Amino acid sequence: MTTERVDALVIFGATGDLAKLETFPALVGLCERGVLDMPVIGVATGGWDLERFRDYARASLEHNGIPADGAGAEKLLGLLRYVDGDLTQDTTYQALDRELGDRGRVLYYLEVPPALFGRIARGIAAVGRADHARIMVEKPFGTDLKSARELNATMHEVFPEEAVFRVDHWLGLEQMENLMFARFANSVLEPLLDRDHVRSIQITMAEAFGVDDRGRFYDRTGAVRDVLQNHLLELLATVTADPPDGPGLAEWQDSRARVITALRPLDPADVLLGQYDGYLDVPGVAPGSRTETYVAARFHLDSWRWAGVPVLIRAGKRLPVSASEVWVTFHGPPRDIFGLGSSAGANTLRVQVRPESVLTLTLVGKRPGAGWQAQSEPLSFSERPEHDMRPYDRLIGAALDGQRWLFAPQDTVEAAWRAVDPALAPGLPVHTYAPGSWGPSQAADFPGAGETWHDPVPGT
Ligand SMILES: NC(=O)C1=CN([C@@H]2O[C@H](COP(=O)(O)OP(=O)(O)OC[C@H]3O[C@@H](n4cnc5c(N)ncnc54)[C@H](OP(=O)(O)O)[C@@H]3O)[C@@H](O)[C@H]2O)C=CC1
Ligand SMILES: O=C1O[C@H](COP(=O)(O)O)[C@@H](O)[C@H](O)[C@H]1O
Repeated sequence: MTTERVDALVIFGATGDLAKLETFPALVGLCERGVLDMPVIGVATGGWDLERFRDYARASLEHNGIPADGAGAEKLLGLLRYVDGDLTQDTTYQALDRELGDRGRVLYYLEVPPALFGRIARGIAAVGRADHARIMVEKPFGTDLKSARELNATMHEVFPEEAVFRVDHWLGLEQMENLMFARFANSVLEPLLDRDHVRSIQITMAEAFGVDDRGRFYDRTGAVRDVLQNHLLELLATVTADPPDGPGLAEWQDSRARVITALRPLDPADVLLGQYDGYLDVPGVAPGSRTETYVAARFHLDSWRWAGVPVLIRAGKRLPVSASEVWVTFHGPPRDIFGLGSSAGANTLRVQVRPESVLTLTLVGKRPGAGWQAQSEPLSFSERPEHDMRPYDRLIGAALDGQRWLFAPQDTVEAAWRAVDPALAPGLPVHTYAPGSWGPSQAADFPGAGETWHDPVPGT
């Protein structure tokens, strides 16, 4: 697969929720930066024509606070094309083939229910439009290890691995780039990130909102599949992966894959599941559903660099705040020569990735005056982006250019499922928790001896 630019972008499911919330605004960003200058063909089944599709795109931009008469928006609206048809029917691919005309290097973006992925791949191949193409696939990629392997096999019947771009939009976040950048642009952080210096790693993804209008989707998904298997393991990889070898970032995808492959499959005893009180009343949720809206898990990394370092990850809806962060706690000094005991406080590295991009290293100094008393002070780098790029702007732009390092390869996706599959075992208890709390009461003891949860505070 070359990094040659494509000459058409086809969006399957272009009239859906993801297109409205994320795709059209991202495409405007790409137009404004002069990256998008090829036809953008939407495909859906609603009986629409091009004008109705343009109106939908216009409404999406306005919904996202982007004026539809700006230069980027006008350019995008001019590039739009539309093919109406059911993706289970051959005639839809024939109509797409006609619309593509002599354009031969296509990026296909699948924003449709995953059950359609295989049918779409075969439909594209049947009209001879798979060669020299790339295909972007939305998460969730499979629902467990077995289904992910089957899906990979289906995709590979038509597209080679290097043509498949599996999306995890957190990999497109400015905050994730900042974290990777800070690790490798400073010389003082990287040597500290290993088992000799780090006592434990915690990751918290807290969301104050609930499942709201996504009940049908979420009830079949749950927190493990929705965010633990993808966003949170990629965040863990961004903190723990070895620096990329070779020039540039091409090897960064492989570095992340190695660390995710090193994750030991979860022991069900190291998993705590919860469901917020009131979840069962959300429209679309099955009566008596046991789907988890909270998960806490203790991972172990079987790698030389990280052997023996406990990794705690938790995620939940209807928690007290919306904030996500990594908390790295370092070992104390080998000798307590000032007699500080536990009052010294540990050195920590805290990386907030939601809502702000903040890195904070905590140092311990001496409290002024007689005797030896410790005082902890934060050293912070807080990124306040003036020209923040939307994650999908970054991701679609990378796929248009054939840059793969922002995407998840097959081995990473399968390794992530292998690690979390035991948390999906039927019969694990699901404990109720009060909305606005930090999860089920059992969560307090979950970290184990000498460890407590570090609750994120948004924007600090
Ligand atoms: N919504 C979000 O924020 C996120 C979504 N995703 C993933 O993106 C994908 C799409 O999600 P979302 O946009 O929410 O889903 P929606 O249900 O809102 O949209 C689905 C789209 O697929 C089209 N479609 C469905 N079946 C067919 C068919 N047989 N033939 C032609 N078109 C069809 C629909 O067209 P029509 O309406 O005309 O039938 C619609 O455009 C899913 O895999 C989801 O998991 C991932 C991250 C976030
Ligand atoms: O993919 C998803 O991610 C969001 C969190 O992403 P963010 O960019 O809003 O931080 C999560 O709320 C959602 O449940 C999940 O499907």
